[in-house]
Amino acid sequence: MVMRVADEKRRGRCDALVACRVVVMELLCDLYVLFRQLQCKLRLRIMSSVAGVDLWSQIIATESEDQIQQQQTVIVYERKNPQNETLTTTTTKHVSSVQKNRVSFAPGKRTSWNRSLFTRGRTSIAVTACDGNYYGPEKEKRIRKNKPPLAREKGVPPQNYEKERAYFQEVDAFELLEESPSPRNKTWVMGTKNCVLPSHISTVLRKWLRTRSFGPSVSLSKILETPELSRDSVHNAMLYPHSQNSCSSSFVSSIHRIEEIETVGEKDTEDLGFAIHDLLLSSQDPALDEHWEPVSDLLKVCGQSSPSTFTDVISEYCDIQSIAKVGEGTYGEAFVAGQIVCKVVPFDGDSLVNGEVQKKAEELLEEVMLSLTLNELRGSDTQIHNVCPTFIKTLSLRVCAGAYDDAMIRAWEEWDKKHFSENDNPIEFAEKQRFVVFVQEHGGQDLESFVLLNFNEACSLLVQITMALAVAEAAFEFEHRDLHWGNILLSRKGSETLLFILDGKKMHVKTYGLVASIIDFTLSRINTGESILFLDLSSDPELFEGPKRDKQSETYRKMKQVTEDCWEESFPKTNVLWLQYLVDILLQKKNYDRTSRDERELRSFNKRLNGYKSARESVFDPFFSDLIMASDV
Ligand SMILES: Nc1ncnc2c1ncn2[C@@H]1O[C@H](COP(=O)(O)OP(=O)(O)OP(=O)(O)O)[C@@H](O)[C@H]1O
Repeated sequence: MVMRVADEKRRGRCDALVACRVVVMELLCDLYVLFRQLQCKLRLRIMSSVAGVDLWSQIIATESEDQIQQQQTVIVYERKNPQNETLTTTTTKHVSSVQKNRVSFAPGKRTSWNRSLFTRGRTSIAVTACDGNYYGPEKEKRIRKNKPPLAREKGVPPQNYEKERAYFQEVDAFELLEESPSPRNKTWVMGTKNCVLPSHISTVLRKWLRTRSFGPSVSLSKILETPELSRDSVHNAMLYPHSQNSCSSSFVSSIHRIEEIETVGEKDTEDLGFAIHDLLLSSQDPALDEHWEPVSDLLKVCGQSSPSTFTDVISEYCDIQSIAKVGEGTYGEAFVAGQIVCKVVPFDGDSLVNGEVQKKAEELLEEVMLSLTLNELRGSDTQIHNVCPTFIKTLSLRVCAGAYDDAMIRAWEEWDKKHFSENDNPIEFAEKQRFVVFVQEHGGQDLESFVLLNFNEACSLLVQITMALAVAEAAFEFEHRDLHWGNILLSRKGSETLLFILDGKKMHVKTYGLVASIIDFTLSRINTGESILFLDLSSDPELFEGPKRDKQSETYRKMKQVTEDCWEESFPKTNVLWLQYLVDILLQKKNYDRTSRDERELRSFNKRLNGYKSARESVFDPFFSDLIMASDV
């Protein structure tokens, strides 16, 4: 009996001890959690002061937003130089392919620094959350710029240790970044990295179709290029299974419906609109989000269900035997076909082109969207307050597949004999190679090789480029960011003046018989109204390493200073930098009839440009007072 009592007492003491130990352990656990949270907060505060944003609040806010909306919005914390270290805390299925930085180590024929944007990564932001909800640029800016409200009632540490573990992993990840060498400037950024989704593409498509289908003189079959669909579909079906997906087939059936309407002579715009609406609905099918195929979107925007052949495309504009090469870029080969120019850019292939990794379909899709957006400045129903004729007009866009035509190879080789091409002979392309063909108006000769006659022509060139940049700034926060003398084309045409509309104000600009066109939007930044398209130049340090005192390389370096290497934001000053570059070129690199007084005028204009923050401001400089004649709309 005594032993049993003693036993029970001992067991009781043991139980009490175990209970005590459990309580102590729990307390220690809680204390540890609190300690890690404090540590976490402290680090985030330090980082916030560097980044200029309240990261802790943003984590809390993101968490609460996640709980409420269950959205898959992506938060990315990264260094401005992502080729070294990029930490993505959350990712979605679409982000990676657009964000890839591709570096070519293969020796290529092209070695000049200024043409070697090797590590590309055009980034599309503020496009849409992955659930299909659209975040416009306004919202995107708000997320990035403003501190989210501090989450209230969040003081008590959550008991969910899994969540805690996630926080600590995040903190530990920051620790890594914090301990890496400090960036010189403010190079920490936080932004939502979203993905280009069909809803976005369909809006572009909607605009594109609208301008094409309701244009004054274009017949419907021409607009939608229906013969192409049937002609190519059989031939290419084997090579391009994507073109047979549900989206494409519904696109084709919608096109057929439009064809039917035309055939029976019912040119009722309501029916037409209805058919196009069907077409757009099919492209907004949420099921597509999961299997997003940039190639099929490219095809869609180009009005095709499958790729064409070069022969088909070029024969639309001229006898293919008469084709001639007119110029070349790092990726593009430009051919003149009759009255127009076809810029041919390979994509998605495994082989290197001119020593470079080929562009991806999504990159081409963005370049296509940039071109289409700038087309709107030629006076579409959406852009009546800002109009200009200076950005090269894109007449059509086509996806092609297969080898170069023999006539194109011949044209390429003839040009090579005269100009010593820096590019590889396109005969080397694989049979399955894909291309995008930008069918553009012929812009003439580039400024580098064009012979200017007199000071009036130089002034006209300056005023046209300044006006164009100002109009595009006003309409789309556009910055060209690469306006060297190879990207300005010139031709002599009859018109004495050109009409520009800037912020609703009509302006007639004197041409002195010269018409300028701006090409090559590879480095450009634009806000299309739905997304901000830009190229993250921080991933291409080589671009800023050009020779000292070279005007072009100095301009890239000045742009870097202005942007602080943050290329997604709007910095219209970069346009002013390129205007200053142009003035320098006109003073130092071009010969034409001019007096010393003309040169003084140019130099003082250049000085005044220092004080302007945008091309829009520069337009009102006294240098242009005799060149621009304003009138009310
Ligand atoms: N619409 C056009 N009209 C006349 N010539 C053109 C046209 N488009 C392009 N070219 C010629 O082709 C050349 C290459 O074009 P572009 O600069 O657009 O190609 P790219 O491959 O994008 O160049 P980059 O190397 O800068 O990436 C131009 O310098 C110009 O000589």
